[in-house]
Amino acid sequence: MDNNEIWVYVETVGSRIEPTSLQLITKAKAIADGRKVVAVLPEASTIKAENSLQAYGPDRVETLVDDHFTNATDEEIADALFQVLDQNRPNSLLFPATILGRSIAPRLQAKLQTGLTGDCLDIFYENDLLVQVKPTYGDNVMCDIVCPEKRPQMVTVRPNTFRAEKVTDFQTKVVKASFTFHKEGNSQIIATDPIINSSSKLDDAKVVIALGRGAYSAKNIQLAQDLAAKLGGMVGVSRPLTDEDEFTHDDQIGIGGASLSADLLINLGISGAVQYTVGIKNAKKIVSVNIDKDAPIFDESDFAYVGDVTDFLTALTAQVR
Ligand SMILES: Cc1cc2nc3c(=O)[nH]c(=O)nc-3n(C[C@H](O)[C@H](O)[C@H](O)COP(=O)(O)OP(=O)(O)OC[C@H]3O[C@@H](n4cnc5c(N)ncnc54)[C@H](O)[C@@H]3O)c2cc1C
Repeated sequence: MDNNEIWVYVETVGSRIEPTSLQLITKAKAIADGRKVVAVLPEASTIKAENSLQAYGPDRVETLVDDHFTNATDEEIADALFQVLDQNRPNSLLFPATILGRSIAPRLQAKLQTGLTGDCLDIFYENDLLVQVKPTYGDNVMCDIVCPEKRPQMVTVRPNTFRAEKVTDFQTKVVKASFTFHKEGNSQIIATDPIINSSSKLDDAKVVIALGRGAYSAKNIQLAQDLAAKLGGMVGVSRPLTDEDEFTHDDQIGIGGASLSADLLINLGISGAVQYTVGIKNAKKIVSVNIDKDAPIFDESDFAYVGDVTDFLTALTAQVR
């Protein structure tokens, strides 16, 4: 059976819903144009994540309930999803491009014999086709990919590409999907150890002070760290600064680094190359400082200061207690 629904895979970590899944539900609703949005949720019987999911307004939640999901392998989750997806064959299926999403999506794609575009930065519909937008040619151009013949049209989408929004008038139906959990023989989960690295913290930081090539000096780094500490935020950098001793790839913002969701972002000495700005489009208030009044970063900013980074940082740090 083919249907016209948009399904979103919901990833959970214990009882917490991985935020990208919620962002994808909001995006799916925004592009749905009459299609139903369905959240598909494998979970152990004690979790009940469907209760928190409803606030984001999917039309339906399909729960796959089995206590094996507490320690299920990626293969086992893909197998369970395949049973449900193969019965329904929705128009589209969206996955978060998390470590788990990137592992399950291609396994499921192979079982469903359809197409999959990984790491999209935008999606929209042209009639029934899901246009899947992602960077290519060394990340220098964006390309549109479509999958005209097979269903579902599958994508993974990078975390924080879209913003999750709760709705007030939801009427979500919760149904239990029918499937059988199959143990897969090749691998077994012995323990889980959450990965903690600074780039995922940068993704979620409420305040980010971002340094670019025009701000690179020991004095500016110190001032930025002081300001970040006062504001309860973090320091991030554009790509060129990851070549310097003080920073690593974990500190990078942009297409190859963090996608920010900060309430406040201050860009210091950053020109505004597209590979950088794709990582900041979900920041809520953007202040940028550049000596060049025509710097492209100002097109992405709510507030502009045309002048020197050190002068700006010194003055602002003195004002913030
Ligand atoms: C495949 C690929 C992937 C990439 N991925 C990323 C990525 O993930 N993230 C990323 O950031 N880049 C990425 N890049 C690099 C990107 O194209 C830009 O080169 C980079 O973002 C530029 O960094 P910048 O703005 O710090 O430096 P510049 O472009 O050199 O800009 C420096 C700015 O500082 C200003 N300035 C100079 N002195 C001062 C001063 N005293 N006070 C105020 N302003 C001053 C200048 O006017 C200028 O606008 C990628 C490139 C490629 C090809």
